[in-house]
Amino acid sequence: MSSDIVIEGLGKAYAPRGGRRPAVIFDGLDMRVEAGQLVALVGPSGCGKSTLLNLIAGLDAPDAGAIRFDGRARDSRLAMVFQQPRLVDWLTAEENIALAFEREGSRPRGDAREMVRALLRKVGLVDHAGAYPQFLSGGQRQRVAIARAFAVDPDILLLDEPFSALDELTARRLRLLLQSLWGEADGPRPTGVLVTHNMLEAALLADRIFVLNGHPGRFAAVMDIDLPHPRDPEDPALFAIHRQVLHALGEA
Ligand SMILES: Nc1ncnc2c1ncn2[C@@H]1O[C@H](COP(=O)(O)OP(=O)(O)OP(=O)(O)O)[C@@H](O)[C@H]1O
Repeated sequence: MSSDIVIEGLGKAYAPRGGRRPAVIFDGLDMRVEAGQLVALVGPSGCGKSTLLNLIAGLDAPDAGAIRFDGRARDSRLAMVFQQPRLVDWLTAEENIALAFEREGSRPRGDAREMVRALLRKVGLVDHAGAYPQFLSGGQRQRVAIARAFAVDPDILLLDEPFSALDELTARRLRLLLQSLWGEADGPRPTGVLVTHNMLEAALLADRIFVLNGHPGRFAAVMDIDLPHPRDPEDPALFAIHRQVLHALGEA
């Protein structure tokens, strides 16, 4: 089951550094992500996007407010993809994906080995199943990381600039891969939050774009993207959305 993400009255500040006042990142932020939607979080550098994602992931604790998944505390299956793939060097691509099942409560419903194989097929890495990360390209490593995230059949999928360390052509292919994995989900889709600097990427993938800005961070705009999926990365409508996001940030 995928879950709504509900954030209410979120407060977060970091301790002062070098005699400066505490940095107030959020002060009473509210946000709701509907179950099964993929939303993008965009905004200028330093506005708190990664902080918000880490708070949702439970990697950091809020000072005030609440983050709930479907009204529950945090018993949903959660997966995260980072800018760097964070694979285990001494395990093969296949073993890195299977590692996702090691955690209690993340056992696959069917045959684990067959499921890993199916994921390798979906991400185009069947021929590299036995390869160690050092023998994979950056794009292939990120494919493994994406497969590992989908392996646990997550309720919540958090993506922190997953394509920004890749060359443009590889990034484009992986955006399309993510789009197809989302569209092909066998069961309910995960609820996703994608942090990105790339507004065309946000327009391509997201059902809704949250534009974060200011100190403390507030949503300058929340835009529903009603274009049907799958979308074409060259669709001129995406460029219009890109412009609207810039406009919301006072940049165009
Ligand atoms: N652990 C920390 N301790 C102190 N300050 C922090 C910490 N983590 C982040 N910050 C500060 O909080 C602010 C928000 O950081 P965050 O990384 O969330 O922004 P961001 O929007 O993701 O930025 P970017 O787009 O550049 O990755 C920044 O000013 C940053 O310096």
